[in-house]
Amino acid sequence: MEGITGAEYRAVHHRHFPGVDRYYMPFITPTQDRVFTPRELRNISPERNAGYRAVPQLLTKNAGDFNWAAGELFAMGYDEVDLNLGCPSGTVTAKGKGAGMLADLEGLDRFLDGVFSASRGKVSVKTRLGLRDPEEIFPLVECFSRYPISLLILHPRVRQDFYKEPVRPDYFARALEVYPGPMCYNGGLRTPEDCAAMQGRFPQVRHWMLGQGLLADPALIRRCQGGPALTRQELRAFHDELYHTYLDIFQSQRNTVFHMKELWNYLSVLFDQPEKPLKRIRKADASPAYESAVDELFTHPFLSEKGE
Ligand SMILES: Cc1cc2nc3c(=O)[nH]c(=O)nc-3n(C[C@H](O)[C@H](O)[C@H](O)COP(=O)(O)O)c2cc1C
Repeated sequence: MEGITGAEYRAVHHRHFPGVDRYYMPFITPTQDRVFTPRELRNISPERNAGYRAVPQLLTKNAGDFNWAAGELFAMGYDEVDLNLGCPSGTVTAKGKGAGMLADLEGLDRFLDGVFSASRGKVSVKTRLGLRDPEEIFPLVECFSRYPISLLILHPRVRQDFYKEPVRPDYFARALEVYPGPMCYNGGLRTPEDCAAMQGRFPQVRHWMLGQGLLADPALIRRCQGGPALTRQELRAFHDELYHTYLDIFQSQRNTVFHMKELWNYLSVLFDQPEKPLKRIRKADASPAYESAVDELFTHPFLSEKGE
């Protein structure tokens, strides 16, 4: 997820909470310059992604740019590259990229033809149901069916739903009936109960992608597998290692605190009455203020501990 689940997050998460079988990276946008930026290189370098399976994701509407970047990534040793057809952001869709590509079926078909006729490795696709109308998924699935997509990850919302409107699992069910290849479900899985309910509904689906639910509870997969709930001590250890890793890499308290704030937007739901210290975290712009606010938050009980 853009801005949050970079290489540092993935490595620290994997060390503390093993169980993710593939981390999909935040998208990178290849350009005609045919170079990765230093920031992109930090995210994709194989050394920083060692010890777990990572899948780089590309956001582009140009098949030549996709093929160049995918070729470089396969040469680095990645065995799968993902295509982003889901990003709903206005600046992305206005350029006809991300979910914007779903608006032009013929253009998408030409793009996929250009990608799959040249591809030297597995290409997966992350998509939404369409731009405005969920019925758009049916012609889209027909188009996807013509290509050897290694995994079709379907987030059952349209672009206009952004991340706000409810997910539409009924449309996932209908797409599953007609799409012949492997599919992955993504969207709104926040608790072990959510995961169990969807797995019960779609027993034939073998791939499940977690997003915001895993950010809010880094131990969600362990819990889905019947393991114990996250403890405050575990969260503290995870937090502290991530925070110190960022300080080392960025050599900037401000940048580190900025990154940690993004994560607290999700993690704060674990605590009882997080509002006051959370406000202090959001105001902090250097380590002393940030650390003191985090210490305060960790004196609050976990919501899960309250009822016990
Ligand atoms: C802040 C943010 C950044 C995201 N960045 C990406 C991204 O880079 N690539 C991608 O495929 N999806 C991205 N997503 C979408 C998520 O991967 C996921 O599809 C979406 O949040 C729905 O699933 P969830 O309910 O499990 O989070 C992002 C979502 C958010 C909220």
